[in-house]
Amino acid sequence: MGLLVNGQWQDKWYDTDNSGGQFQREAAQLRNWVTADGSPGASGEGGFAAESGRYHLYVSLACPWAHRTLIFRKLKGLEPHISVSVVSFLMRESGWTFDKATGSDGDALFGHQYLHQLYTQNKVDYSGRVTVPVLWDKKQGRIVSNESSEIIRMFNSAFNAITGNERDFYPEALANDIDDINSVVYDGVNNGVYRAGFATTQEAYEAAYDKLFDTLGALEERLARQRYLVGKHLTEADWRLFTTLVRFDAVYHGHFKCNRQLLSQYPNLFDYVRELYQYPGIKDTLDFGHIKGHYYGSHLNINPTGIVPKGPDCDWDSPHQREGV
Ligand SMILES: N[C@@H](CCC(=O)N[C@@H](CS)C(=O)NCC(=O)O)C(=O)O
Repeated sequence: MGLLVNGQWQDKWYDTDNSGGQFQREAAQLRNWVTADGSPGASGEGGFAAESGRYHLYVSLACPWAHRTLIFRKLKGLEPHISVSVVSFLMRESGWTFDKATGSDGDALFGHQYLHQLYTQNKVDYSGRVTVPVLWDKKQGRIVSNESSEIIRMFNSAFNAITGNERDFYPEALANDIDDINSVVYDGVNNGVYRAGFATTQEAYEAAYDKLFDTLGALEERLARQRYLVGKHLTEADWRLFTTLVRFDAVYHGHFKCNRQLLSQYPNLFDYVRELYQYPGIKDTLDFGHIKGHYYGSHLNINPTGIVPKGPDCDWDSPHQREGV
């Protein structure tokens, strides 16, 4: 675990000294947008037009943020158009690597050993964390974006003329509702599990834990009344919640000490996550070996032996009852 400082790699854990032991996530810095015609998006520069074969996605199969982008690549029929490299599940002193012995399929574009080399290839004196996912533009030889929430919006609409896939997970009419619930889910759940797991004081951990389980309680009630987070329509908001919840019992409950309840003890949430898991194509985007191997094997300050628990056994394929909600 580490970061780049003026282009130099430093092996450093997150700094929680000045935040009362709270983990504070650094905002992603590379925020350009691919658009249908290359016009500028909501931030950054223009010049990134949607084209088949032009973009390459770097992901970890362990990471819930990167997982969103793989889900959208799948749902929007982008697999033939956007290539992918998977990093090793282990992220230790050199950060994300392309070590094939631990689950990477290698860096398909440059044969780099470390992901931080891609960041310095993009900007030689880059300072900041080296995170996945990364969307790379092969034509300009630079990073388009390292912000998953924006990459999935690009995938949702920018390539429609190429794929003919018009499925819309962020429809205009629901955009405000989606944004509202995304913010609740991000604070309480997506980032909430990390705030519990990476806290370095008891107070910071308990505050994150309480907020997480308050939010899960509210979501459990909401999903008793409606099939999806914003009603009848399956949207981006559901996929963003899914990638955290599907990892919950395997890693966050144990490794991040989010152990008031298991996901499988929430009838509605568990049923809902099973429905999403069973959605065509989605299980292909999941690898529990990478997920468990990453969390338990990478954060040796939390789990010094690096031992990966064998359980839990979960039957994700057991039938759900969500049609009736
Ligand atoms: N805002 C980013 C967050 C991505 C992120 O934090 N990814 C984690 C993996 S789950 C990472 O690469 N962490 C490395 C680090 O923080 O040094 C996004 O959503 O794309």
